[in-house]
Amino acid sequence: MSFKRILRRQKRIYGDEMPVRDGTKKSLIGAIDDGTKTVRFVIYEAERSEELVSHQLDKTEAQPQEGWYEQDPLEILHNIKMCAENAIDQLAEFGYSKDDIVALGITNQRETTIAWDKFTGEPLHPAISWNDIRTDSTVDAILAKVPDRNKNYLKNISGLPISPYFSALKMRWLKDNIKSVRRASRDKRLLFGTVDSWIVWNLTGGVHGGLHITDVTNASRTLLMNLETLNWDPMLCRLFGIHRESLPQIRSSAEIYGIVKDGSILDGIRISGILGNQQSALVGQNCLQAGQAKNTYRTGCFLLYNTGTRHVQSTHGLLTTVAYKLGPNAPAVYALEGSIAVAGGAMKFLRDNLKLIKDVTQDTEHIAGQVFSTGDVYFVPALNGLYAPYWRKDARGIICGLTAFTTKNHIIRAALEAVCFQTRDILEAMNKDCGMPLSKLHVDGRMTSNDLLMQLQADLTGIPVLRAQSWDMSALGVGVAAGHAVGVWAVERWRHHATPTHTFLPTTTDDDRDARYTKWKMAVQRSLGWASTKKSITMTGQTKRKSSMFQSSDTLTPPDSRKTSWDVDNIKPDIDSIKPATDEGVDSYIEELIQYSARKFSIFVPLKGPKDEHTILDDAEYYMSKKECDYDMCQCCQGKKKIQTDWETIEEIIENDPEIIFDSDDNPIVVEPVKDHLYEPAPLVGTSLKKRMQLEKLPVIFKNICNKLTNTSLT
Ligand SMILES: Nc1ncnc2c1ncn2[C@@H]1O[C@H](COP(=O)(O)OP(=O)(O)O)[C@@H](O)[C@H]1O
Ligand SMILES: O=P(O)(O)OC[C@H](O)CO
Repeated sequence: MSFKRILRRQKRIYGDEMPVRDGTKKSLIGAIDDGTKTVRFVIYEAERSEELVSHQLDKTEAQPQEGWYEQDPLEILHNIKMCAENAIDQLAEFGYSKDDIVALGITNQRETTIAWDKFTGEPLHPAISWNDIRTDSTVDAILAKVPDRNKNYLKNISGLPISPYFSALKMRWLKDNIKSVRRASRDKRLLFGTVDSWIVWNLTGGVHGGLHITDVTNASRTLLMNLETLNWDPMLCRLFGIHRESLPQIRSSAEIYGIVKDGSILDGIRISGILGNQQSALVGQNCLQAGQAKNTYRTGCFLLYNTGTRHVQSTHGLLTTVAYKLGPNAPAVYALEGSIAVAGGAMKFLRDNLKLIKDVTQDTEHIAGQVFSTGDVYFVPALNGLYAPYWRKDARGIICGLTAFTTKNHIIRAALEAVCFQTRDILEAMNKDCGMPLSKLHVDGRMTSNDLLMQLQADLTGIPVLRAQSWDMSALGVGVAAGHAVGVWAVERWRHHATPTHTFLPTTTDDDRDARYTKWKMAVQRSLGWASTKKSITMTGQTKRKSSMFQSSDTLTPPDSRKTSWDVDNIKPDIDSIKPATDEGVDSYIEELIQYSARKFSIFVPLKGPKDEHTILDDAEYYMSKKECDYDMCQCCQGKKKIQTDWETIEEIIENDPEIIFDSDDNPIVVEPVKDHLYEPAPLVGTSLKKRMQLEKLPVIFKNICNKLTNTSLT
């Protein structure tokens, strides 16, 4: 008899005073699972891999511009509370109450970045989602600072390539483009965090002493954490211009961090587990031994391979990431990760944009199953560029191989196959890095309920695919971590607990699947470089910006992803023909030019003079104040410098190419290369900077534009 039927029968007998299912009450663990598109709250009986109760809500995702994805941080908190209340209400049916929940874990979409005010608790901008590519030009600005524009230049330290995907780029973008963020930074009110930090800070009291923390797995996705020290890396913070005091403290993935104190139904429960959702699925799938791997299919798709306590550097486009650290004194365990940006997201694209399906769960498998093949159609869903192993932000989606015979059935099937081919791309890279092909693939995530997808995955990779009993291994993983920290869910025992699975075996020949894979690679080639072709403003539609979920009146015109290809010296726009700021297109063009000129020449123009010492900007402070000592960079620290690597090259680059600097009115100011200032006696303040203006270095075009805008001669 099924568990649900037993429950129904018990309910008839016992009424509201339900006994627990096997007579003895177990400790309960709550898990918050904040994904890109959904929030869930799940409650487990400790040491069981089955969920007891859960509730889920969809999230709103705004797309104010092409390539921009935003979420409302307050909605995330609201939905968590709603889900928790609903799930806790259901506990009575099982003979439990809220008081039986002994610990809470949090698993979350990674990299998504939030900036908020420490004193008011207000988010300063919508959360910038992990898959948002607005930071394209920020990436280019950073790449311009590193030798050979090598996107893998920081991999030895952080495990990650320089890509719009990671939080440091989003933080930098927020500081460069959002006045309120810059002001908060200047006034030391700014807090940055990934979604876990935002949730924990709010749950533990917010402005009344909320904890500003994150765990190693989330921190390892920022591009600011050093994989060796498991702490914020001074050089990386410096390169991206992010103050350490605005970043959360990095903690292990399983320890008692604090108690919920937000007046919600969760009040009083200990928070004792935090894991990024893909790492959490690795724990949930019980892949706790080096050599074990899992693939999670949700909005994106992420294959993680446990490499034990060694952090292995990929030479084939994979990331090195922290898999978990189950306690403050436990060793950190690392993983190689193959990240796929668009998996389930492609199904939503077919539903919402192309309107080929109405309901993802019901239609996808059914419609794709009506044809026996894709009819040689290939769909590369590079909607926001391609992640591993390509890391090409200039790739864009293509559907190719269309004939007069093609129907929507073929396209939907091709979208499913795309998920499988992308997984094969990752497996190929992983095999090359590890030298040992994976002999089976453990899978989870909501998409894995699609049997056709699972069979295609086995057929297109040639290895058995083992589906987890429950699709949400992320919530389970952090449940285990949280239970482990409070001593009710032993990881050691969990390690031997085999997760039941359904197995899909390959039915194709090697030749068959290799031929198909070759065609896929051809399709990928055709998707590359698409976004580097210049588009006109009318084509981008950026002049007519759709409203964002925040009224961000202080957002500067978004930087254009193509700007690094401009040679500003050779740009000779007809300044006189530039109309006043009523025309948004022209206005944004001027702003872009100013921003670009500023970046290229490291020279910043005071539209109004700096006011006083206090007007000095965060970035100026960052480079010139005594905080330099924290980074072993200033003269007094030179002798004691510990880091003996080729970082010196980066230091030089940074010193000669500061980020944009603004005064208190958010006007860019003029500085010489920072290198000259670094060794000046302190204090170096606005007045010194002003004296050192070298306007003759300004390109003519830049001066002309500023004259036009301010009606003030700069020379
Ligand atoms: N049966 C299915 N077949 C194909 N795709 C599915 C199916 N069910 C769900 N999906 C896709 O899987 C994704 C589910 O994501 P979800 O679990 O809500 O995770 P998250 O919010 O963390 O991204 C969605 O993008 C959806 O389009
Ligand atoms: O929303 P998901 O579940 O696809 O997860 C997003 C990832 O954590 C991004 O790195």
